[in-house]
Amino acid sequence: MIYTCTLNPSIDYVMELDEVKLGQLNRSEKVAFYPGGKGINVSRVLKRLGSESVALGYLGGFTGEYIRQFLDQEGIMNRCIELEGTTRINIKLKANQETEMNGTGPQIPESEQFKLLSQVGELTEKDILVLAGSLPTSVPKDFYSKLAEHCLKHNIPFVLDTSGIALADTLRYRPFLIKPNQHELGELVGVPIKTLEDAAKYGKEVLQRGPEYVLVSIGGLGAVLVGKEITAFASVPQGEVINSVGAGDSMVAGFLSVFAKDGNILEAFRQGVAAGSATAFSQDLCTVEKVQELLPYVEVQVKE
Ligand SMILES: Nc1ncnc2c1ncn2[C@@H]1O[C@H](COP(=O)(O)OP(=O)(O)O)[C@@H](O)[C@H]1O
Ligand SMILES: O=P(O)(O)OC[C@H]1O[C@](O)(COP(=O)(O)O)[C@@H](O)[C@@H]1O
Repeated sequence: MIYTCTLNPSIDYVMELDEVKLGQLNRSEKVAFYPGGKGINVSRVLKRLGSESVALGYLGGFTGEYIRQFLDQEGIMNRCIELEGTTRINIKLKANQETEMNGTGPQIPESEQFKLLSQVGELTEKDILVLAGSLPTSVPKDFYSKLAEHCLKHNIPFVLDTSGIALADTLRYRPFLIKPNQHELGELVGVPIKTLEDAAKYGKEVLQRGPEYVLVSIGGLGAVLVGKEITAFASVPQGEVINSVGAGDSMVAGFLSVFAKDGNILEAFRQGVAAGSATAFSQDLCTVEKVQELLPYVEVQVKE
């Protein structure tokens, strides 16, 4: 079974405006809200692509209840732990460019941290764990490392999709896959990543720090997958970007849904890119139809 873990889920409140004027009243005539948070998005896209998963993490308050109901409606298994605090609402402003404002999230008491550690303690090597998103400020900085250490000890493959110190410090527990975007990879290696070639070069460097595969996305420029014995480049389909929030998460889900079925890394890469673009070209997350429509437009080239 695939387990996704979102320590800090959100409701994503998307507002469209012609222009954002700071310090003034702005009115939007087009708003929408969706459940969000990286692991939650991965679970939602997996379901759409025909793969089951269990959502782990924390939910609380009226926003948490909304996400619970949404997951139930979509038939996604949910073992998220109930918190007293209120799950955050992240603001996504869509004007001439996309601006995101992500909140810090509710307090997670130590007792609830232990509960999650014990849930992960039940996983076996037949499972896959996806650790995705930022660490809430109330959990120790090595929280992902603790979960990852358990995975390494028990041969549980895990995917890590986070940034900053949480990413850098957890690499040594050998995640099966990490999916930095160009900025996250740049921060990790201390060099700005501008091209696919940069991504391949520095992605290879990061392999020395522990992960088995590094999947780097560079928005509309393309994506790169590197492993010990593979370097592959993918083109992305052309289209109108409607809402790129969740594109990276959809990429992880697209990748995993193929990999978990037959272990084909290159096909997983191709579907990951198609799913990312399908979400970027949609209002909410991608549908399976949209992913299938885009698959033929993703060209994967393996570099010897
Ligand atoms: N402008 C775009 N055109 C086509 N596909 C895109 C575009 N922006 C994002 N995507 C798709 O979404 C994936 C992830 O996007 P990216 O913005 O790099 O990641 P993140 O959402 O993690 O920041 C890309 O690899 C691509 O498949
Ligand atoms: O945990 P973080 O880093 O604050 O990110 C949470 C945000 O990222 C998202 O999961 C989207 O992530 P991507 O655009 O990278 O796929 C949103 O749903 C959510 O608001």
